[in-house]
Amino acid sequence: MSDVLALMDEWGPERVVCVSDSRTGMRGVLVIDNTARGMGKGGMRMSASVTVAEVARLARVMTYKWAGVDLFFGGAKAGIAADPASPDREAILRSFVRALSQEIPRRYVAGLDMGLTERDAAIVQDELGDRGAAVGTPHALGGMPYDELGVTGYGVAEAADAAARHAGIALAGARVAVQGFGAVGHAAARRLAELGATVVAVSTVHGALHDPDGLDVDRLLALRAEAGDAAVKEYGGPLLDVGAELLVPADVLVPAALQDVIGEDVASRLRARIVVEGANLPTGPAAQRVLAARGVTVVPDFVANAGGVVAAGFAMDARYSAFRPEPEAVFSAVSAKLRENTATVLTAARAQGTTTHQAALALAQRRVRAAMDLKGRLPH
Ligand SMILES: NC(=O)C1=CN([C@@H]2O[C@H](COP(=O)(O)OP(=O)(O)OC[C@H]3O[C@@H](n4cnc5c(N)ncnc54)[C@H](OP(=O)(O)O)[C@@H]3O)[C@@H](O)[C@H]2O)C=CC1
Ligand SMILES: O=C(O)CCC(=O)C(=O)O
Repeated sequence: MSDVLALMDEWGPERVVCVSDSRTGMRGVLVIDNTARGMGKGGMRMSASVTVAEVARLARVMTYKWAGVDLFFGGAKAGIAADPASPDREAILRSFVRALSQEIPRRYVAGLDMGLTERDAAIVQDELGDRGAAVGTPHALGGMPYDELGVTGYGVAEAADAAARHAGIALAGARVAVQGFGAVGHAAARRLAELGATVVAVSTVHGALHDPDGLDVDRLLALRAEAGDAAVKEYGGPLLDVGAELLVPADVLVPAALQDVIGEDVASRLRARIVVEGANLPTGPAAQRVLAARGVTVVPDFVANAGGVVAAGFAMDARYSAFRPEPEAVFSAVSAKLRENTATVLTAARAQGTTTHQAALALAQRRVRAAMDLKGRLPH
C-alpha cells in the first residue's frame, strides 16, 4: 500500500479497502477518493493486471469527473484482479461484493468500467438483494444500460466534434484513429462515423486495423455484435502491432482502452491534431506538455468521457422514480453537457496559456474545494 500512501494528498483518497477470498481466489480493492460533493460513485474494473495505485488514480479522475459535470457524487473506483474471461468470473464478482458489504452500497454505488458489462451489474444487484442497487444494469431490470447503449463513446464523439470546431477543423471528412473497440471505443467509432468522420484505424488487444481510405464501420459493428472484440480479427486484412494505431496519419486520435498509453515519446510522434481522451488517464502531465507545445488540442479524459457519469446520474435518480429515463433524453443531455464543457475548457486553456488538463483541473478542483470548505473539511 506504500504506493497509495504516496498518492494521498489534500483531496484523498479517504478510504482504501482491500479484500480477498481464498475459496474463489478473489482479490480486489475499493478506493473512495473524495466525498465532499456526495457519496462514492464510479465503475468497477476487472483486469488481471489491475493494481491498487491504478484504482486510486482512477478514483481521483472520478472526483474530478463528477465535479466537471457538476453532479453531486464523490469519486470512487473498484478493481478486481481477475481475468474477465475466467470461468469463475461470477463467483469472484459475488465474493467481491460480499466482502465489501460494509461499503456497498452505503458508501459506494457500483457502475461499469473495463472488463464488466450490464450482466455483471445485474449480478452485483442480485448480491446486494434489498440492501441497494448498482447502476448500469440491463433495461429488463429497470436499469440504464449505458455501455450497451454506448453512451460514453457517443459523448466522446460529441466532444471530438466540439474540439474540431474549436480548432477550426471540420469533423466531417476528418480521419480518426480509435484505440480500443470495447464499450467506449466501438460507440465512439459509431458516432464519429455518423458525424461524417472517416475512421481509418481501430484496435483491440489483438492488434490494429488500418485503412487510410477508411474502414467499414458498419461492418465492424456488425462483426462486433456477433464476435465481440474479435471483430477486429474477423474483419480481415493485416493487423498492425498493438499501439501502432496511435501513430497512423489521422486528424483526430481517440485512445479508448488503457491508461498511460501516450507517454512523451508517443506524444512527440503522433500525427493527430486533436486527441480526445475516451480512456481514463491515457496521458500524463509530461506528455500533455509535449502535446500542448506541438499545438495538439487535447480534450482531457474527465471532460471527454463523462457521458457514463451523466447516464449513471440519470440511473441513480431513476432508482427512486416511477419513470424510467428514455435513452434519447440521456444522449441529448450528454451531447449538450460535453460540448459545453469541451468548449469551456479549451477556451480557458487558450486564454490562460495552460494545458487543457490544467484548465479542466482548475475548474473541477474549485468545485471540490468549495464543497470541502462548506463541510468544514479544509485545514484551519
Ligand atoms: N465503460 C464506461 O462507461 C467508461 C469507460 N471509461 C474508460 O474507457 C476505457 C475503456 O473502457 P471500456 O470500453 O469500458 O472497456 P472494455 O473492457 O469494454 O473495452 C476495452 C477495449 O480496449 C481493448 N484493449 C485492451 N488493451 C488494449 C491495448 N493494449 N491496445 C489496444 N486495445 C486494447 C480491449 O480489447 P480486447 O477486448 O481484445 O481485450 C477492448 O476492445 C477505460 O480507460 C475506462 O476506464 C471511461 C468512462 C466510462
Ligand atoms: O459511475 C459510473 O457508474 C461509471 C462511470 C465510470 O466509472 C467512469 O466514468 O469512469
